[in-house]
Amino acid sequence: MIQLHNVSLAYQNDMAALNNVSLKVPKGDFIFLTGQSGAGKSTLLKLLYGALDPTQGQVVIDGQNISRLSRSQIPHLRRKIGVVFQDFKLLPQRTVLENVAVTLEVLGWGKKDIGKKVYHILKQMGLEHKINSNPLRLSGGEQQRVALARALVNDPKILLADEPTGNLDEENKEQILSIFKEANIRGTTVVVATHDRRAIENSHRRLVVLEKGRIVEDSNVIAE
Ligand SMILES: Nc1ncnc2c1ncn2[C@@H]1O[C@H](COP(=O)(O)OP(=O)(O)OP(=O)(O)O)[C@@H](O)[C@H]1O
Repeated sequence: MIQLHNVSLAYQNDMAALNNVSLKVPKGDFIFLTGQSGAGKSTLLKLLYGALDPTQGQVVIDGQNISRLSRSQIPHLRRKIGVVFQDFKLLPQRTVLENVAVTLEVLGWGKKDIGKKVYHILKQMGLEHKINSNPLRLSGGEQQRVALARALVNDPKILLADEPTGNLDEENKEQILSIFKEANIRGTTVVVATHDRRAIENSHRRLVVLEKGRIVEDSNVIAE
């Protein structure tokens, strides 16, 4: 379960990027977070994986107030959370295999198990033939799927994705969205930030709309 209690965040002395936001995302839910550019979507995701601390309020993941975690506890939190960034953040000097393997290496998996698991997820993504490629030689859609493979290879409890279908064509968007849905069916809680209204409208998922740092619409408000 993800919970935000009256969360505000101001960058330096600026206006609040998030203003008194409260939100509950039950385990196994799938939500789209939407709103115009600058509405606060990326900021909210960053709070959820401990990259930012709220100026006010609390962010609670699985019953744990994450602003109370020490620096050394943050990596432990992140093991539960797969993140797909807006710009993929793939390592350019490493192969596709090595990029995805990173997630399991930090968890201390053995080399043989890593090889098997990475091959399996890349096959699911239709990328097994690119396993030894340099990510920079892949198309945008393929790079996005490598980023997703890296985020999902350890079956995280939570998947956070920031504008994952941004520059993709319709076919690639469909493919990415169906990967999210499959992960969700396997039990991962999914939070996707996007301003791609078309992707959202056809998906019949919970929709949370941010405007100037406030939640102005929630298609599935959960009673207190
Ligand atoms: N590092 C930063 N320093 C100062 N202000 C920031 C920083 N990052 C974001 N902001 C400001 O916070 C507000 C919310 O930004 P955020 O990136 O969360 O919006 P967003 O909804 O994700 O936008 P986009 O769809 O363009 O990615 C904006 O006004 C933005 O200018």
